[in-house]
Amino acid sequence: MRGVAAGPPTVKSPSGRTRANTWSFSKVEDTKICVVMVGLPARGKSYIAQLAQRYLQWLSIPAATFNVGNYRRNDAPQPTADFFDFNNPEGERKRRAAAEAAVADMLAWFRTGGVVGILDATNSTKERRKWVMDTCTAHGIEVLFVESKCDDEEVIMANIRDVKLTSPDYRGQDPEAAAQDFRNRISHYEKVYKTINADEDEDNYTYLKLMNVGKQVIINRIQDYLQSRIVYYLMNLHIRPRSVWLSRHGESLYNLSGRIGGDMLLSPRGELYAKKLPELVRESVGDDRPLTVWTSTLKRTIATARFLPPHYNQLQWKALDELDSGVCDGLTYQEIKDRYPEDFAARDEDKYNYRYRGGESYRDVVIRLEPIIMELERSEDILIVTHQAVLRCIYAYFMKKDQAKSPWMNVPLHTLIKLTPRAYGTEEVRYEAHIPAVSTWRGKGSTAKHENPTPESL
Ligand SMILES: O=P(O)(O)OC[C@H]1O[C@@](CO)(OP(=O)(O)O)[C@@H](O)[C@@H]1O
Repeated sequence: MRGVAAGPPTVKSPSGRTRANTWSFSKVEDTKICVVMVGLPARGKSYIAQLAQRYLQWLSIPAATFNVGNYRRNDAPQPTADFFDFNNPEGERKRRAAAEAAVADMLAWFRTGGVVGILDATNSTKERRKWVMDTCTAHGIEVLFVESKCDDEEVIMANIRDVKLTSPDYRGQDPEAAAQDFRNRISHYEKVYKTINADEDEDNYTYLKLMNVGKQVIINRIQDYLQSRIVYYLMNLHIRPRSVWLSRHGESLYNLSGRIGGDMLLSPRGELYAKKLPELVRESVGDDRPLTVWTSTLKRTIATARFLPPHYNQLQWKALDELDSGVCDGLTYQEIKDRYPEDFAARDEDKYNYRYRGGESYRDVVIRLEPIIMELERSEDILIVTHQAVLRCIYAYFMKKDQAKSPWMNVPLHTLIKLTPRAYGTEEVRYEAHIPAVSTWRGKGSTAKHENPTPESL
C-alpha cells in the first residue's frame, strides 16, 4: 500500500543569505515553564522527563532536568526504605532540603536563559506541589504538572528491575534485597500519595495526567503554545517495545559525480543496495514483524525501497525530502565555492544555521521534521529511507547529538541503522550491505568530491 503523507509547509527563505529564524516558538524566550513530574516511584517519570528534555533540546529550546534524587544522594547516598517513611523526621528533613536545593538551582538556571526546567521527583503530596507552585509563581515561572500513573504490574516490575536496580541507590547490593527494599520504599510513598485532584483545590493547576503512558490522558487548563507543544508530545509517547531503522538511499548518480541535491536515479551500485535492502531488513527485523516504510518523495529513496516486501505499508513524506540547497542545487562543492565564495565560507562557519540562498538550513530541516518525530513517537516499527542531511537530524534526535556537530556527522551510504529506545538512552546497531559506494562526507573547508571521513565524524 502506498500513499503520500501530508507534511508541514517547507520553510523557504527570501533570496539572499540569511540566518535561519528561530522557529515558530518566536516568543519562546519570554516563556519560562517548570514541568513538575508527579507520581509514585517506578512509574516512568524519569523516562518521560528525559524524553521531554531531548525533544525540547532538539528543537533548540533551552531545557534541563533537575532530579531531586541526585540532590538527596549528596546527603543520603544509599538510604534504606525507612528513610522514605514519612514519619521519619530525619528523612523528611533531608528530602525537603534536597527538593529546595534542586528548585534553587533550577531558579538560578532560569535566570541564565533557561526556558523549560523539569523537576524530576515524586511530588506526591499536595503540600509539596503547592510549595513548588507558589515558589515558581513568585518567580514568574509557569507550572505544568505531569503526572504519570501506572497500574500495569508488568510495567512496574520492569521499572523496578531495569531502572532501579541499576540506580546508584543500590549499587553493589544484592539485586533481590534491593528489589524488596525498593518495594518497601514504594509502599511508604503509597501511604501519602495523592493524585492531582481537579475536584478539590488543585483545579486551577495546569496539568497533564498520563495513564499507563499513552493509554489515557487527562489535560487541565493548558495556557499557551509551548505548554501545548510539550503536552502534545507527551501524549504521543508510548512504552511498547519498538525500533526505528534508518537508511540513506542507494548511491545516486549525483553522489557519484559529487553533486548535491537534485532528483537523480540510483547508480548501478545504488541499484545493488536496493536489491540487497530486503535481506538486510529481514536479518534485522525478522520475518513476522510488521514494518512500515517511509521514504521521501524523491526518486532515489523511492527506488531504494521498491524491492521491500509488498505487505509492508509504504508512505512518502515531503518532509523527508533532502535539505533544499536552493541556488546551489545540482552543483559540486567546488562550483559552490567558485560561484558563491562567501556562502561557502559562511556554511562552514555555522553549518547548522546557514540557509542556502532560496533553500534551507539544517535548523529549517529540524522544524519540518517535527511532525515526523511526533509520528515516530506514536508508531511502532518504522523503516525510514531518506537523505544524508535528514538522516543526520533524525539521528541527532534519538542519539541526543549536539545540533552544532550533527551536520558534520558521517552517515555512510549502503548501511542500515537500527535504533531501539530504552529507558536510559537509545541503543544502536549498524548493518553494512558490503556494497561499495562513494563517500559523500565533506570536512570543513574541503571541496573534494569524495573524501574519507575523519574519526571525529563517526
Ligand atoms: O549538508 P551536507 O554535508 O552538504 O550534506 C547534504 C547533502 O547530502 C547529499 C549528498 O551529498 O544528499 P543525498 O543523500 O540526498 O544525496 C546532497 O544531496 C545534500 O545536499
